[in-house]
Amino acid sequence: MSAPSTPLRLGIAGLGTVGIGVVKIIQAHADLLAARAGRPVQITAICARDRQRNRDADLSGYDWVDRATDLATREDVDVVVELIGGDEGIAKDTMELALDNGKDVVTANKALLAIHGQALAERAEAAGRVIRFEAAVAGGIPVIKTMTESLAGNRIRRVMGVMNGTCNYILTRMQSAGLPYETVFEEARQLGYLEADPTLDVGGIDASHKLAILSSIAFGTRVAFDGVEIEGIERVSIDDINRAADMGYRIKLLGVAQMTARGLEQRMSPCLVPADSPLGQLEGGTNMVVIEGDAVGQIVLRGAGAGEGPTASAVLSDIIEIARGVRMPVFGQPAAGLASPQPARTAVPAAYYLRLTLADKPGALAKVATVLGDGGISIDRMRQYGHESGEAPVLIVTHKTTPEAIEHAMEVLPRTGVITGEPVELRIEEV
Ligand SMILES: NC(=O)C1=CN([C@@H]2O[C@H](COP(=O)(O)OP(=O)(O)OC[C@H]3O[C@@H](n4cnc5c(N)ncnc54)[C@H](OP(=O)(O)O)[C@@H]3O)[C@@H](O)[C@H]2O)C=CC1
Ligand SMILES: N[C@@H](CCO)C(=O)O
Repeated sequence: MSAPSTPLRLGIAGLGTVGIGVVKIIQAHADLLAARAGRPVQITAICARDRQRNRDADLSGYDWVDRATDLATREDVDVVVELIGGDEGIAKDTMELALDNGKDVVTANKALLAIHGQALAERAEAAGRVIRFEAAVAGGIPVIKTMTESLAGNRIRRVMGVMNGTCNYILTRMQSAGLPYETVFEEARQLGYLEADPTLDVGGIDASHKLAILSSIAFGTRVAFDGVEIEGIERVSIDDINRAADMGYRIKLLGVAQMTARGLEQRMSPCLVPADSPLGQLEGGTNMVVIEGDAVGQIVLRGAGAGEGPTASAVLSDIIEIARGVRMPVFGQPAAGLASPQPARTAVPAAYYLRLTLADKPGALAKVATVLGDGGISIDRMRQYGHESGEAPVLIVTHKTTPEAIEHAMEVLPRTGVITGEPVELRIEEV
């Protein structure tokens, strides 16, 4: 370990939203950081794509390098802070080279860790280096440290949450303004909320990267992004948002991971949650992570999941941890000992919300009830809406049933001849 007065020297790769946020905090809080870390934290060298770009920060005191990988080989860099992004290419190359050259790494790159986390962790641990990534999941919310440190004494039963602010913004804005998905998606684009590839957000992929990382820490397993059942928010209609609200629910893009006797269930999908629950009340771009441990019970963490300040705040927590000499395995236990999880399709029973458009003729509802009854699905609540056409919108909330039974019912219902359009089914998650 370095002598207390030896500065911790950083090479920062990427000077976009997060990178510049990190520079600003280091400049604004130099004394505070030194006091807390027990040593000065200094930026030695920086890198981005375009040297000429105006970045709203004084960067004159730092060496500029044209290739991010050059940060990884410099003698005067102790920690490479990777804030470029992407699951391949320069971010991965820079991180690997940094580890091989004896540097620790701090990153916010959830995509890279979700896909190459195991290999990177093994590489880091073999080299005696650390990779810290508090900012990679839920931005400013300290969920990684909460799970690896504060809840280390618990067997984790379930971890879930809203981990993509853009989707939560779209869903809550659809509800508050009564606007359709397409209109709010366009608004989000104008506001700059969407990733360069928007399917990462609305397709549930970004949130699934985060869920896969949390699962690994929670259950002591290798990161298994491939095992996440993913459904995005593209098929959520304003109709469903309004109808669900009538029944006392909100629709959220919810990630849930739990270890079952059959294996590791990881799902990311639009779900209904009670409107008065903490998750139901989550508005706008905010994130929430709910962790359930056998000793602690339920922990709810809420805060900004993105943005310059919140994400840089999380990056700084990692930098200070390294400056203090705190070192731990990447995913909370040595990577070589992480189990390969058996991926399991969701089988945990739940109540379901069904929306059907019925032909308004005698016996139509009875046919629907028969299909559900034959499939062992019991109706808890039902509502038929007033209508003038020959089609009647009907909502059904079921008692708890299996995803398999619902899937089967969704296949059979259109064959009754009394349904128009596609029936909609959404899981109601207990929170
Ligand atoms: N923004 C957020 O709120 C959050 C972001 N993250 C993660 O943080 C990371 C950074 O995100 P963010 O700051 O938003 O991204 P930005 O797109 O704002 O910034 C990316 C930076 O990387 C630089 N860059 C791109 N390609 C290269 C290259 N080949 N060589 C060197 N530099 C390069 C860009 O340079 P130039 O500026 O010259 O174009 C830019 O400075 C990502 O992994 C992201 O997923 C995590 C949580 C929240
Ligand atoms: N696109 C992400 C950024 C933060 O990871 C979100 O909307 O939450």
